[in-house]
This record gives sequence, C-alpha cells and structure tokens, in this order.
Amino acid sequence: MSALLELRDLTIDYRSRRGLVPAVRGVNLTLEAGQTLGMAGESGCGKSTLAMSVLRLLPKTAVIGGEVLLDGEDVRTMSFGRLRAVRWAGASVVFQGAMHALNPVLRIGDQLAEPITLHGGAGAKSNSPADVQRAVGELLERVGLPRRHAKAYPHELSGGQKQRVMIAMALACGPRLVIADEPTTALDVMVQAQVLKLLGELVSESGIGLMMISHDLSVLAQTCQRLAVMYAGRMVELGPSAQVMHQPAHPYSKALAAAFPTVGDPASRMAPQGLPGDPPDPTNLPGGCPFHPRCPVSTVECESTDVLLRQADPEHQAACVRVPENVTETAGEPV
Ligand SMILES: Nc1ncnc2c1ncn2[C@@H]1O[C@H](COP(=O)(O)OP(=O)(O)OP(=O)(O)O)[C@@H](O)[C@H]1O
Repeated sequence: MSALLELRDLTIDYRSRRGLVPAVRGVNLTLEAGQTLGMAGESGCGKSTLAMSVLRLLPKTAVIGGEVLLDGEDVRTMSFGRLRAVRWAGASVVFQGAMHALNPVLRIGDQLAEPITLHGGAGAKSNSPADVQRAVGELLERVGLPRRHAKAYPHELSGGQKQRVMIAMALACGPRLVIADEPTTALDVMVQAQVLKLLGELVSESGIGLMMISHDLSVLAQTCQRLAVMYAGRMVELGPSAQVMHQPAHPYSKALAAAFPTVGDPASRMAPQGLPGDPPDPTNLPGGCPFHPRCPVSTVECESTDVLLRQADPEHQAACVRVPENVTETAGEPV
C-alpha cells in the first residue's frame, strides 16, 4: 500500500537573475497516516519550499525533480481539476502567519463556510446553509472555540484564536495530510503550547498525517514523533524526536538543539548557545560537507567529503562522516 506522502529524490531549484538557486537537494521521506513529522532548520534551508511542493504551490520559477507522491499519485503531473480536489480534501496547509490572511470584513463562520460549501466535507450532509452552518459550529468546537465565534469578525479574536480558525480552515474538508508551516510563530509561549497541543490531539483523534515546519527544534519535539533536520537544502538528520533532540548524530542538529531553551531544563533556559556563522549561499556552497565551515568538530576529511545519510541507529539517519560507514549510504529513507 502507498504511503500517505512519499518524497523520492526531491530536488527543487528556483530560476532567478542569479541563475539557478538550489533550494532542496535529493530529499527522500515518507509520512504515514497518523504520523507526525517535524522539519527543522535555519531560515533559507528549504523547509517551506519542500512543504509547498507537496501541494504544487511553488511559483512558476521553481524547477522540480524527483517525485512527490500523495497516496501514490504524483502531485507534479496531476491535472488541475484533480489538484484542486487534492488541495482541500487530500492535503491542506496552515501557512506561516496565516491568521493575518483572514478577510477582515467577513465573519469567521462565513469564511469557514466557503470551502465546505464549495468542496463538501467537515461532516456537512449537504451544502444547504443549515447543514453548512452546523458543520462550521462543529469545526469551531473541534479546534476548541465556542460556536458563537462563527458570528465574530477576525479583529474580535486574539492571535491564538485566529490561528485556531486557520487550523479549522485547514481541516474544513477532512484532509488526510496537514502541513503546518511555523503555525505558532508570533504567538506568545502559553498560546503556542495550546496550539501545539491542539495539533497533537487532532492527529491522535483523526489519524491525519501532520508535517510541521519550524526553525525551533524544541517546538517540533513537543508535537512530532519524528524530526527531520535540513541544512542548505539537504536533509542532514532524520529520526525519532527524542533521539534527534537529545542524542543528535549530526553536529548541526546538536547546535540547533542547543540554540533554543529546552522546557524543563533550567540550565539551557538560562544559557541557550548560539550557532556561529551563517548558512551558506546556496549558489556558492563550500566543497565537501556544506556544514563544515561552521562545524565545531570538522576535520580535513569534511572539507572534501560530502556524506549522504548514514544509518546511526535502525530508525535514525545522519549525513556526517562521524557516523560509522558500516551500512550503505542513501539520500534519505529507503524507498
Ligand atoms: N521565489 C524564489 N526565487 C528564488 N529563490 C528563492 C525563492 N523562494 C525561496 N528561494 C530561496 O530558496 C532557498 C530556500 O528557501 P525557503 O523559503 O524554502 O527556506 P526556509 O527554510 O523555509 O526559510 P524560512 O524559515 O525563512 O521560511 C533560500 O535560499 C531562498 O533564498
């Protein structure tokens, strides 16, 4: 049976005045229904590009190689009609800062009603106004908001409430996969924790697959079973969240984990470690391992050896020469 989402050797470049900008390099990944996967990495490492490719939402300047399979169907070659159906009922996205995209002059209920009326879903028996309104009320309750908020305008809700509305919008047509791109950025820590809890509950209740993107490893580790760490367009580590967070096999993941305070660890809360240097220019990557100029443990070998993912543990892979080379290297998960 096909995985809910499978990326096979995904490579994405942007055509620009500077020439081709490599944004994603040879990523292999699978996500099954009911699973949660976090994608971490600094700004510009290719997280959003990768996520947007899943719903074919990239600009025309993007050149995509490899395969993006949703339930075994390649998104890149779907007809527009099929793609429209897949975008609501197959997979949906909660964008970074999406709460600002709510229409300020439309009531919340009317905004939620639109996709339900057009595409069905959210348990609406028909697209009659009464059935759609009932479905809107149920959707609001599902994301922890009272039904009366259907009558509210966006400016009457807090940031956290608006982000819940955006999650409700993403769930409106009963998608099997939800991609959440920095869903808690710009929310205060308490509200952030509530939204993360909500996303976790939705996965366990409805069995959707969740791909969550953040630059903050600790936020992802709270919600996701597995973590993928990206650097300069490549996936440099993939494994169970606890292992990637607490026993990282790649020095970049280690630096990323140390860069954010960890809940429950007073020492790290007091002194998160910054990561020196900047990510490389994607059009001018250093030779060897792209992380070696910033790596605290790099050796001469790293200046010339660009390692693909190696098996650190049965479920844990990292692209570093320090991981023993006893198993065949792959560009990602075995496909
Ligand atoms: N439309 C575009 N045209 C040219 N280059 C682009 C375009 N969009 C993104 N890029 C480049 O592709 C690379 C990956 O960008 P992307 O936005 O996917 O990274 P990201 O990890 O999601 O960053 P952030 O966390 O800041 O959103 C970067 O080098 C970026 O400059």
